[in-house]
Amino acid sequence: MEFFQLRRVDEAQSLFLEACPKGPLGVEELDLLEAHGRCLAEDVRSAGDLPAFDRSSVDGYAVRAGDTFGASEGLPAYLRVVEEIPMGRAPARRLGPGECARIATGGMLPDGADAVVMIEHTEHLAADEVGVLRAVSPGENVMRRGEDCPAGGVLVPAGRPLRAQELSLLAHAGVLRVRVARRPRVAIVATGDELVDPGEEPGPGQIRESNSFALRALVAEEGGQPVFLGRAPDVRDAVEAKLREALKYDVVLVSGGSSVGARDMTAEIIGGLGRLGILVHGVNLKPGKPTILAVVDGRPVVGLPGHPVSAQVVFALFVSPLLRRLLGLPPFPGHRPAVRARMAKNVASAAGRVDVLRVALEARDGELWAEPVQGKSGLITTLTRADGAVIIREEKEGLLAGEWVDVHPI
Ligand SMILES: Nc1nc2c(c(=O)[nH]1)N[C@H]1C(S)=C(S)[C@@H](COP(=O)(O)OP(=O)(O)OC[C@H]3O[C@@H](n4cnc5c(N)ncnc54)[C@H](O)[C@@H]3O)O[C@H]1N2
Ligand code: MOO
Repeated sequence: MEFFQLRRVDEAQSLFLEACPKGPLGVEELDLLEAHGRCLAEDVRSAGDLPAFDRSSVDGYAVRAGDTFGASEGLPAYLRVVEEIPMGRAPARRLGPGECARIATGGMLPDGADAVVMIEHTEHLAADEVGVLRAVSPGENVMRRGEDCPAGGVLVPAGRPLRAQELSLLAHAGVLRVRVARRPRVAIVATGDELVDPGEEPGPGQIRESNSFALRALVAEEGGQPVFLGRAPDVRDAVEAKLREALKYDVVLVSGGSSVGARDMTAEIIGGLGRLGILVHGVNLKPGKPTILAVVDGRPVVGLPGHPVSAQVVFALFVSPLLRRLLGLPPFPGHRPAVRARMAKNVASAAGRVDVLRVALEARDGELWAEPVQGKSGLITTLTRADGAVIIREEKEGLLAGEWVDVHPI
């Protein structure tokens, strides 16, 4: 007997995301280093050309490239050295025909020069004369004015997370304050009569509450701000009170009580909290079948199954895309890095259902192999022993040993 109307994973994802807020929830302005890892709320453009002047990319002689054409070891081009350009200063004069200037890496090219000959490709003849042993073409060994980014060009586009490289580019362009998407505040509630705080000694039939630890870490990894509101026993009023408090935040995650047992009242309570309510209860997914996806008065609410593995899989498939979108990122980036590996064993799966298989990676004979880590979704070591997850799509009835798969790091 089926208790839920099970939705396809992709159908559930789009039903849910369509009903959720579409973009960043607000903007804040931060100092550049505080904004590390955050997503830009708007394009940042360059006030000036970067670099602001033609710069040498080597130590050597700034030349007019045409003066070196045909130069070789046997027939050097002889040029007059008219100055040594000091670092951090402008050249004193323009280069005329047959002239060159000694220049260091990063130095400013004089007007008239369009290339630099590396010092190794010259011979010193006198204080004011050099022989060029190899021709250079126009632009060779030069970082042209505006080549990194022209004035008015986009340095970093909206929605791009600020990594080390973006921070250095923005600092280089003199941009020291940036407007970034506000981090969504994510309330986490754990339900269950059997739960005790991890610092307590569980009595018979009790277990330590641990899902809130995984969820807090996962929210933070995705750029959200986790707020744990504590545990609620399986008592209607207690769960409802916690959820009402949770609805003051941007997103609500509630773990446990999503299934069909007598005490699994989460869905009923969420359904009664406000407008729209439950969009999905039950997904054709293993683990994670009894997932609840809801929007209550504009606030996304996700009911995650209590089993730890299921909760973390449901987070990856439904909560991560939501948080990404609330930060201005694409919910399903095409380029999330996956590792290619070969299945070490056959694995069966039911057609019509998405299976998320935990795997451990092992290098063997120069190839990467994915060893399934199987076990019930209440067994947390099936996650701690795994390096990644393989998604077996609805149309597949399993994977064959030796088959190449994408392993998503976890
Ligand atoms: N008759 C059926 N029983 C179950 C079905 C079903 O379709 N028919 N689905 C199973 C599946 S699949 C899952 S997954 C679980 C989901 O259960 P709930 O979401 O209702 O969660 P609970 O019953 O509250 O807990 C399940 C399990 O997880 C432990 N748990 C709960 N919260 C935490 C926490 N914060 N930290 C650590 N562990 C937690 C809890 O003690 C239970 O062992 O239902 C199946 N049953
Ligand atoms: O769908 Mo449940 O999440 O397998 O244990």
